[in-house]
Amino acid sequence: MKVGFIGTGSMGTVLIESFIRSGAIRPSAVVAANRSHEKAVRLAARYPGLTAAGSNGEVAAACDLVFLCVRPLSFKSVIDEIKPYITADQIVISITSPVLLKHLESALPCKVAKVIPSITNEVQSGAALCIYGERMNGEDRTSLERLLSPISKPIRVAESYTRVTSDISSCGPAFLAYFVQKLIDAAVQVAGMPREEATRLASETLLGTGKLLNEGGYTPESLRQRVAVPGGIIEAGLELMERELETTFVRLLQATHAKYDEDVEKIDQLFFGSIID
Ligand SMILES: NC(=O)C1=CN([C@@H]2O[C@H](COP(=O)(O)OP(=O)(O)OC[C@H]3O[C@@H](n4cnc5c(N)ncnc54)[C@H](OP(=O)(O)O)[C@@H]3O)[C@@H](O)[C@H]2O)C=CC1
Ligand SMILES: O=C(O)[C@@H]1CCC=N1
Repeated sequence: MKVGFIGTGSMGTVLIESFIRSGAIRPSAVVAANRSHEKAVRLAARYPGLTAAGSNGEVAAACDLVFLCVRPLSFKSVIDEIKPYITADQIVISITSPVLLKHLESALPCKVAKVIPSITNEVQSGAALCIYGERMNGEDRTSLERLLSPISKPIRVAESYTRVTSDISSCGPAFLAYFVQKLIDAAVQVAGMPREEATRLASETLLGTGKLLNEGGYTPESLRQRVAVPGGIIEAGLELMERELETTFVRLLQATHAKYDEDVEKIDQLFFGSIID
């Protein structure tokens, strides 16, 4: 089986490298193209056997499975370019949320899916959100999830939950990193702690907290209750966060949903020439 990647920027590269390093795909099974060809050539130099294709059409013609790893507004032109090479039994996968199954199914004659990865897949952890078009049969779904398993936990989600699940899974690493960064900044500012030491300590804490929530049998609520004794130091901190951040996370998700709606509208116009429901 040949696996194609169109777009070898940040996320395309994470996927290719993670698949290869985990042993899920051999370099010789990978065909990749990128608008600026040098990026694909650099990958081919790093992974002997990998093919740096000269065009997107070459990827489409050569592969059973094609991951589209370009930015949302580039999808229409990439799809127009590959369509002449695509046949009914191929699988084309969008890794971005605002390109909907209806866009892909209306524009391509093949099986289509969305797989929203996460930077956490770089260390073979985190989720890969799987959203399937109707042409994907049970076997297609199972074999795609088998491919994704070495680098992620494939999780099936309904398309209507794409945004919120991507917020947690794909935007989440950036949001949590922001929180950690602010904690480190405060440690430096308030106590004069060396930044590197604070960073190492905060990273260990994040890892340990993740383990407690994943393997330690805790929920976020039970973990808080377990460590925050009434009238203690942790409780004083939590009370402040509760006051200051009460509406922050709702507004955070409202902001991502608003940007998503804007993108979907632009993509509707690109695919259908007008906005439809
Ligand atoms: N960043 C993340 O954590 C996540 C991103 N995604 C999705 O991944 C997609 C890509 O994001 P990201 O990798 O961060 O973006 P990047 O800008 O890093 O990568 C996009 C790549 O696509 C290439 N490209 C653009 N147009 C074409 C074209 N017509 N043909 C071939 N290649 C093209 C660009 O080439 P050039 O070098 O010429 O600019 C660039 O290398 C987005 O749709 C995003 O929503 C999904 C989950 C997580
Ligand atoms: O398409 C998405 O929802 C993802 C999440 C972060 C960037 N792209």
